[in-house]
Amino acid sequence: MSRIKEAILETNLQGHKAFIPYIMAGDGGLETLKPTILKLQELGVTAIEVGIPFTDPVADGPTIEEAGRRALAKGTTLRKVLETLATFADEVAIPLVAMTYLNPILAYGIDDFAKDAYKAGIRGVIIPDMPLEESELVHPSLQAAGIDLVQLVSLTSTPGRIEKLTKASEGFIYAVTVNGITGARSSFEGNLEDHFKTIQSYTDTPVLAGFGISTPEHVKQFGSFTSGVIVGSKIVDCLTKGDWETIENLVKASKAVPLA
Ligand SMILES: O=P(O)(O)OC[C@@H](O)[C@@H](O)c1c[nH]c2ccccc12
Repeated sequence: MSRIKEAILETNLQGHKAFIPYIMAGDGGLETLKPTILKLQELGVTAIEVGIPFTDPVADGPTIEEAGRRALAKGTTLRKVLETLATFADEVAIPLVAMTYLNPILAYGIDDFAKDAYKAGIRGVIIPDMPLEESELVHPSLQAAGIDLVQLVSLTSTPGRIEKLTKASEGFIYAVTVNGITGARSSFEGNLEDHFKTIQSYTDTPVLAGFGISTPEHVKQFGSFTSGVIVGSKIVDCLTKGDWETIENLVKASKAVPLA
């Protein structure tokens, strides 16, 4: 079974919701990557989404975009991120998910990327600017290396499209909670519970909610009808401030959601 799916199901079996924090690799310098990942692991997160900074991050809101700019200014590249991760991969028991746009992967070479990413502890990738129709470009190499290709399902996808994306997604389904870009929000619109339940009805791969989730209440709200949550901008913001207490409270909220 997929290592990521397994980690999420294990978390759920323990009576908790999955919690996946997003971090921007190289923000604060690549030397912060190891202590940050090890500390998050210690807090009991299910997996970690590791962002690769990119010059044209079309899906990213201001917090992630700024973090990416800081990381690029420090000379962070995909190659350096994978090399750094590989130096402490034996200390990381939880799976890592790389969030990268397509260009850095193509520039690296797809096969080499897949092999080096696996050695770095990466067990899944999210490529937000790659449509499902193009995924054969990277899927065979990823599959050969043992890396999941996670699909994003947006609120505006048509029912037929939702079914297709859901069935294609590996590891988990990244179900987006809002129309638009990443970033902390105070509230959400519409009947999301039905939307998420429809997505889950097509598959036994866990559905996780992401985008805008930034408080313990949000974690509980979305956790009540999904297998877990992804929190990005809020985590990036807390890491910049060194505010680990808020991060800990977000993780704790995922362990306080009664299983549906
Ligand atoms: O920042 P938010 O609103 O908490 O959302 C998570 C998000 O940042 C992270 O998963 C992510 C960062 N960049 C992305 C690009 C596309 C999809 C997802 C992402």
